[in-house]
Parts: sequence; structure tokens; C-alpha cells
Amino acid sequence: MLEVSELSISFHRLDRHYRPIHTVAIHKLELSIEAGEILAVVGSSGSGKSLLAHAILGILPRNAQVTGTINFKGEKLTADRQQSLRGKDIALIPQSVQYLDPLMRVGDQVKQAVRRGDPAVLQQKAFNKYKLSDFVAKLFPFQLSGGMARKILVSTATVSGAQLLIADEPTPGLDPSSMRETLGRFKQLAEEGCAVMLITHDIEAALTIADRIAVLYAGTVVEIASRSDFTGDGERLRHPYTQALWRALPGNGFVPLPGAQPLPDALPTGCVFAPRCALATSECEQFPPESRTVRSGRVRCIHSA
Ligand SMILES: Nc1ncnc2c1ncn2[C@@H]1O[C@H](COP(=O)(O)OP(=O)(O)OP(=O)(O)O)[C@@H](O)[C@H]1O
Ligand code: NI
Repeated sequence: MLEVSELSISFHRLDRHYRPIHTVAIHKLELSIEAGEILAVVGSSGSGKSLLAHAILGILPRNAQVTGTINFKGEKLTADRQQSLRGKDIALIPQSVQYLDPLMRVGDQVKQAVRRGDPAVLQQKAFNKYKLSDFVAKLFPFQLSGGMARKILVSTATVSGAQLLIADEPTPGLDPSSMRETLGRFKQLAEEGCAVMLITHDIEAALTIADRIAVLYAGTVVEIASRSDFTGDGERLRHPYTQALWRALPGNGFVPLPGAQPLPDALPTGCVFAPRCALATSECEQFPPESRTVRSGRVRCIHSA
């Protein structure tokens, strides 16, 4: 359904002395999602998750420079195609609740997204799932709590009947039962044939529903693993960063990873993870590793076997 290859996104801006700075926010990113599949994109803040979502939707800021290709249903996603598919075949649950239309009652916003079936019935169903009353449907976005607004965003995207759903951090602010409801809704959409990209920094939540997990670090996909690779001590994982993420979980030892992700205007010349990596050699510091297939997953690390 979706194939992203060699996607790079950079920005030109001026520093406070008006000297040009070139920041590479996403570098040679590759991933794909099949119909009926849930791919989680996991990465810490600033790793490029939202930019990836916005690149697929065609809503990047004007100063972004984009190279590489994005195919949707086997055909290149051009700006024109993105515009005609947006909100229809490709739906986004945006990270910020600011994306709601401030001037429209929220029930109407959900109804308006329906393309097949009875809008009123589908809106009602979506609201029932979250136990939102008819009263809420009549409210404007500013009258909602953060959690309610998020439920409206999820409802709007999920009634649209899209073939590709991109959910950018859809669960913060949701109570545990609403969170389960939301993830369950994605699972159901995937069972109906929708391709789902679940963007999150919460690897545990991702593992409850995702078929595969793409790990993003400093704008690069360092690994694509299947859910079953996340087990034991992480010995089936291919990249040291993915292993570190796994081992940092409370149930797996809570082992912290020292250091911080590099910023896009100060990326290392070689492997982006080398400065924090216990396996790093001089070769790692010299050249960015190519993406390879290892044990039917993908990895960017020369040490992985
Ligand atoms: N318009 C822009 N101009 C310059 N740099 C930008 C712009 N938008 C994003 N960036 C940079 O690109 C990087 C990736 O941003 P992005 O919003 O995709 O991160 P993210 O993974 O979604 O983070 P979060 O988890 O906090 O939402 C950041 O370092 C950010 O500073
Ligand atoms: Ni984001």
C-alpha cells in the first residue's frame, strides 16, 4: 500500500549571524506498509516521526527540501495526488489537537469525514465507542478537554474509510480504557484491510498491536523488526539502539542508555548512533552504514548479523 524509499528532508535556515545552516531532519528513510498491516514507527522526540507523516500527506512546511520517492498503491505520490487523497484514502490523526476546525461543532466534523455509509450513524457509532454523549457532538473544539479532543481526532480519521491511516501519537492524554479502545480500533481497521502507521514513542503500546516496528533515530530508520523479535533480552533484535530501547523498559531491566540523540544540524559523519554505541569502531565513525536485510528484518549497522 505504502512504500517510502530514500526519503530525505532537510531545511535551510539562517543562524543568528545570518549564516546559512543546513539541517538534515530525515536521511534516506525507507519503509513500507502492506494492506491489513500495522507498522509502528517508534522514536524519541525530534527523531523525525511527524515530518515523515507530513511528507506522506504532503503538508510539510514550504522551506522543507524533499528528495526520494513515496508510492501509494504502486503509484508515485505527487503533490496533486496527495491533495486529492488527503482526508479520503489517506487519513491523518495529527499529533496536535489544534488541527480541529475551531468553528465547527465536533459532531459535524466527524460526520463530514464520512464518505461511505450514513454520516449520522457512523458518527454516533464512533462516539458510542468512546462513551461520548450526544451533548459532546454539539460542542466546539475549545469546549473540549484534551482527551476528548483526541477522541474526536481519532473518530474523524477512523470514519473516513481511508486505505492508509497515519496516527501521529494518538494516545497521550487518554485514560487506559480509551487507549485500549483506540488501539483496538486500529487493529479492527487493519483487519478490514487498512494499512496503519502508528507513530509513537511508547514502544510497549506499539508492541500490543503492531505487526512490525520501524525504529527511527536522528532521522534514520535504524531497524525494521517484527513484533516477535522483541523478546527475552533482545537477542533477536538487530540494532544496538533497538536493544537499548527494549532493555530500558521497566519489565526488561530498566537499563538506561547514556547520552542523547544528535541534533539535525550536528549529525555525526558516520553512523548516527556511533557516539552512544558500545560496538562502535573507527569504520562506524567514518561512513553511515547502508541498510541491509538481516534475518528478514532491516538494519543499518555493520556489526549486525
Ligand atoms: N520547519 C522546520 N524547520 C527546521 N527544522 C524542523 C522543522 N520541522 C521540524 N524540524 C526538525 O526536524 C526534527 C524532527 O522533527 P519531528 O517533528 O518530525 O520530530 P518527532 O519525532 O515528531 O518528535 P516528537 O516526538 O517530539 O513529536 C526536529 O529536530 C525538528 O527540530
Ligand atoms: Ni511528532
